[in-house]
Parts: sequence; structure tokens; C-alpha cells
Amino acid sequence: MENKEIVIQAQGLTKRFGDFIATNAITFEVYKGEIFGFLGANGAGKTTAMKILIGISKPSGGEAKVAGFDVYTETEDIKKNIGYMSQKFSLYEDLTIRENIRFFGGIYGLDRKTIKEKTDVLLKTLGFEAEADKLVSSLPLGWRQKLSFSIAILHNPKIVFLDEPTGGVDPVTRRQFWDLIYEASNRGVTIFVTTHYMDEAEYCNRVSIMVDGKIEALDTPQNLKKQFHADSMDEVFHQLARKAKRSE
Ligand SMILES: Nc1ncnc2c1ncn2[C@@H]1O[C@H](COP(=O)(O)OP(=O)(O)OP(=O)(O)O)[C@@H](O)[C@H]1O
Repeated sequence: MENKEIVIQAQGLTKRFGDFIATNAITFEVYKGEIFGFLGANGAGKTTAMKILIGISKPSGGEAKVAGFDVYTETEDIKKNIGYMSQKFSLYEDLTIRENIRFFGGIYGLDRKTIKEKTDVLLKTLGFEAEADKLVSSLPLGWRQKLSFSIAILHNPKIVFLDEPTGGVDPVTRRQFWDLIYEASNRGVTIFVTTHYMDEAEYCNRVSIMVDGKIEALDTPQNLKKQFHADSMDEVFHQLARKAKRSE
């Protein structure tokens, strides 16, 4: 990457639940505008690590800074500077598209005029103008995911965290979702994304792969394939995941 401004820095980051070490001394950096894939088999410790990085869970050890703020002491600042989207938490199904945008815009502290402007741009970009007053529950999953992502970056966060954002949709719809990710990344938004889809791992600038709480590999998809003598990220992932002792 040309621009090496660090926006996430983790050093020996650890989370224990009793005797169990969910995230075991992970160390990595993420750069501004980068699309960073955070991979691992079920139970590897991805969500645990991500919860620390978004400021909702305290580490048991190690250090981390997100957008320049400390995960122990400056979690409120972290929350103001990030966006978050997961497969499970997304939109209010019983509000319309327009109402969801207005609602989250308000939560993010945007004024009415800004919300109105952003709503128009967003509806146009997504091609949702005709559906703006339809309930979110009536939309196909792929549409909801695109809307959810667009809302997660409504307040121009420095970093957006995506926890399995495209679960359950087909490769064509996933590809469309990734067009939005590239667009945001080109504008300098950093994307931190977990996924189980290996076609998506290929789209990332760099990918880290966790096994049993540790980062076992971290590089560009191209270098990882070279390193593991593999033709695809799927093969790389399975070579590493095979070593896992944990499984959910
Ligand atoms: N609050 C908790 N208390 C005890 N154990 C926990 C807690 N949260 C997570 N764990 C355990 O930590 C391990 C890592 O879980 P985590 O959810 O971080 O994995 P993951 O890599 O995100 O998996 P998935 O892909 O299934 O979401 C699991 O074995 C899980 O059972």
C-alpha cells in the first residue's frame, strides 16, 4: 500500500474467559484505506477480537489502538470513529428504508439537513429511490445488507467493522456488495471484515487467518497462495484450519 498510515494497531492482544484463551496474543497492523480480511474457522476468536476493537469488550492483556484511541481507556472515542455492521445486528425491519437512514443518522449525531442530503445520495447510489418508503422487512436479504453497509458508513467513519456481512447470499449479490466496499475504501475508509467465503478473501488487500486464538498467517492473498503453494485462498484456509483443535 502506498499510504501506510496505521489506523488499527494490536500488540499481544489477549482475551481470556476463565482458563480459556479465546484470543491469544495477536499482533497486527491495519492501514488507512485498506481492506483487511480477518479469517478463521468457527470459534477461532475473531468475534472476540473484534468486540475488543470496537470498544465493547476489555482485553485481558496486550495493547490495541483503533483510530488512534486506546481500547482500555478511550472506547467512547473509538465508537465515534467507527462503523459496525454484522449479519445479526443490522436494520429495523419494521421501519422503512428512509426511516432507518433517518434513525441511524440521528444516532450518529448528524443534523437534519445532512441526513436529508445523505439520504438522497444513498438512495440514488443504491438505486433504491422507488423503494424508499417500503418496509425493510419486505426487501431481499442482499438489499438489506447493502443498505446496512451504507448506513454503517453514513457518518464517514475512519474504519468500518463488518462481521460476516454477506452471510446467506449468492456470489453475484456478494460481488455487488463488494463494489460498495471498494468504493468506500477508495474514499479512504478502512474496512475490517470477517467472512467465511473464500471468494471474498481474494478481494481483500491483506488477509489474516486465525487458528485457535492465534494469527497463523497474515499477508496479501497472492503472497499467502505462494507461501502455501496453493491455487486459491480456499486451499490456504483449509491447510491452516486443518490444524485447529477447537471447533464450535
Ligand atoms: N463470553 C464468553 N464466555 C466464554 N467463552 C466465550 C465467550 N465468548 C466467546 N467464547 C469462546 O471463545 C471462543 C472464540 O469465540 P469467537 O466467537 O470469538 O469465535 P469466532 O472466530 O468469531 O467464531 P465464529 O466464526 O463462529 O463467529 C469460542 O470457543 C467461544 O465459545
